[in-house]
Amino acid sequence: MQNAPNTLTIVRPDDWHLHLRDGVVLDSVVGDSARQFARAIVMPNLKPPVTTTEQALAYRDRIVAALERAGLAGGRFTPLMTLYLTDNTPADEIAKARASGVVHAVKLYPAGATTNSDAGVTDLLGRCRPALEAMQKWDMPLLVHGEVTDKDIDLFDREAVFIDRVMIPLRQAFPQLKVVFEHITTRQGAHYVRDAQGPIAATITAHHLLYNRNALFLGGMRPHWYCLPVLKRETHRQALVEAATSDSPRFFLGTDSAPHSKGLKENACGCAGCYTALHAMELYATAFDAAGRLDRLEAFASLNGPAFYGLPVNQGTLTLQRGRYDIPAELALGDASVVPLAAGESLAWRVVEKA
Ligand SMILES: NC(=O)N[C@@H](CC(=O)O)C(=O)O
Ligand SMILES: [Zn+2]
Ligand SMILES: [Zn+2]
Repeated sequence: MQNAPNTLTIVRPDDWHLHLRDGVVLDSVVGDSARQFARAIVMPNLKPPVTTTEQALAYRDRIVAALERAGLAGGRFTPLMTLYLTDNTPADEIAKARASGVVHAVKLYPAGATTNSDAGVTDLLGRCRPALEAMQKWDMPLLVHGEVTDKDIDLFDREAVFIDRVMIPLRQAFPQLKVVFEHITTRQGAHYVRDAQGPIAATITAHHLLYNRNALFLGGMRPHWYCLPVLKRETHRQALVEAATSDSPRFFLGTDSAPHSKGLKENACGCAGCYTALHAMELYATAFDAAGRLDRLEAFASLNGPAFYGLPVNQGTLTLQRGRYDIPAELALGDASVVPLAAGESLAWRVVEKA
């Protein structure tokens, strides 16, 4: 890494948690990720969800076709596919997924926890043992949306409670299973991942590094800052920054960029998800710079993820330059539009030569 005060060149980064959606929306968003990242773990929460290797291969073909239409073909961007775990995922589906060379992980959505999670798991250790055993055997990571769905648990406590009720028993039962605690939002999540034994890692979004829950209510309700797990208080944001910029290899970049149309966000019951693919590296660089730890961005964005997944580090580089980046007010999203996170504001860093 060359680290001059106003320029930063890092190994080309990857996004280890991304929602690309499908159809016309996929066409609108795929270029934003491909211009910065070499690879992305593509989330399977489509309608209907991607539950089989066959569906994952077909979805991958649609992503590659969309890249071609965007003039971004030629292996510049590789989608790493995932399967959506259900109560009925058979063990041989995991073997098939591993043999495909295309599916790199399986995603746990507790039923009802987040967008398109209705088909998710109702009882992980009761119903999913055969699949979990196969994942442990085939070295297939389990990616976890770590929130309990119990209506009696305060929304802001759902991640912390998940650690005790689900994460710890899961990892005791399957100590060799690779687990990624996705989009962690709390001090408890960061400290659990930092201190736990065995193969565990976590992704952290740019918005959870940059904002606390005040952003949701600044002068009124701000639906474009609403995602799940929801933004937490400042002490949690600080713990996430400390984890992301630490020398632990267990923390890496996952944008959780999750586009929803403007109309579905600015709504009496607005959807959860922030669109950050457009300006992901600008957001992360701004967060790392604010912490005085730009020197840690390359490990977080480009080295720790491949090491955990057992994949090679990318060949190319990405250069960021200090300079004002104005975030557009809105972007086309299929037949509708999407409002990117922090629309209309500006950031302190910009990516040079995205194409
Ligand atoms: N993060 C979100 O708020 N939303 C994601 C789902 C998820 O990652 O939980 C989505 O698909 O919209
Ligand atoms: Zn999630
Ligand atoms: Zn997500």
